[in-house]
Amino acid sequence: MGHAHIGWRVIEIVDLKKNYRKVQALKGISLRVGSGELFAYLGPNGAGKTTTIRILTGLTRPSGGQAYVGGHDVGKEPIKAKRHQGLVPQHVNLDAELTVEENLFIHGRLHGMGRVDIGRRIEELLDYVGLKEKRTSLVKRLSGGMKRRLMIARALLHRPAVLFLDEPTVGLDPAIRRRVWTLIKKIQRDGVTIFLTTHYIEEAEFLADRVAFIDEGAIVALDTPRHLMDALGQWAIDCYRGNEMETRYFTDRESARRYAEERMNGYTLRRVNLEDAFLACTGKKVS
Ligand SMILES: Nc1ncnc2c1ncn2[C@@H]1O[C@H](COP(=O)(O)OP(=O)(O)OP(=O)(O)O)[C@@H](O)[C@H]1O
Repeated sequence: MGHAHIGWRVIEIVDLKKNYRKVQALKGISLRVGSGELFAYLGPNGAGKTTTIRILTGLTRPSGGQAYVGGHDVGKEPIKAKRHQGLVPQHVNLDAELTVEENLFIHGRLHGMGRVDIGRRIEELLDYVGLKEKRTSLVKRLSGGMKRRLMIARALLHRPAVLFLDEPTVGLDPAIRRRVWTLIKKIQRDGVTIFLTTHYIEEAEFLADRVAFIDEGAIVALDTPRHLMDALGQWAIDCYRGNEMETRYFTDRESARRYAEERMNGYTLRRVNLEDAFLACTGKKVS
């Protein structure tokens, strides 16, 4: 699809802080995202995910630290930083009374694109996100999944190198969610760097090259999903000790089974997942 190349550190955050009166929403966050990477920011409600995206996309100012997108300081060079980015916000903010193509057209004009270029791009993107037949439908007539896909198409219209997705599948049912995941993977394969927030474990596990666990405004772990899970083991046994559920981790299935069989109560043998890793880091579940 032809995207601007902007080097290795597509996103860089250094000691980023944000206070809302007495609430410390971000307590000094640092991270880097490389070109072409799909980076997930996983944490419970109120962890500071949206605040981070709002700073990176120029919607709010940090109280301290720096944030760069495409090598541009988002506070000092907001226009240059924004040129290379697309945003899909958490809540639907399409024009409900306008058609699918009108929504896209307006976005293109706001980004200074020419009419012919916008027309070509709308054609390309409606095909890309599977909304070709809905071109002239009013947005208010679309399903939740279609609105999500339209918001993604809109965010890609001006050919950004970086795409920010804030909880891209929140509220969608599981089958529709998978369809959006497939689209997100396709966008990454086409060379777009993706920064995504989620509180769905499977979403981060399935999509992310690397994931940061965020809790109470701080990053508590940052690595590939595989490494985060392998730090615990490959297999987990859940069993009850009195009324408390206890989980033990093992590197091989045989020792897990041996341990379980010595316990006479029921047990569940399963694969370690990212929820286990999050729980081990924070002492709490993501959702
Ligand atoms: N405009 C605001 N004014 C005051 N406090 C805010 C504001 N925006 C966010 N906060 C607070 O900052 C903290 C982080 O919020 P943020 O929305 O970034 O979390 P989140 O991880 O995105 O959660 P969610 O999934 O619920 O959006 C929360 O305690 C929230 O209540």
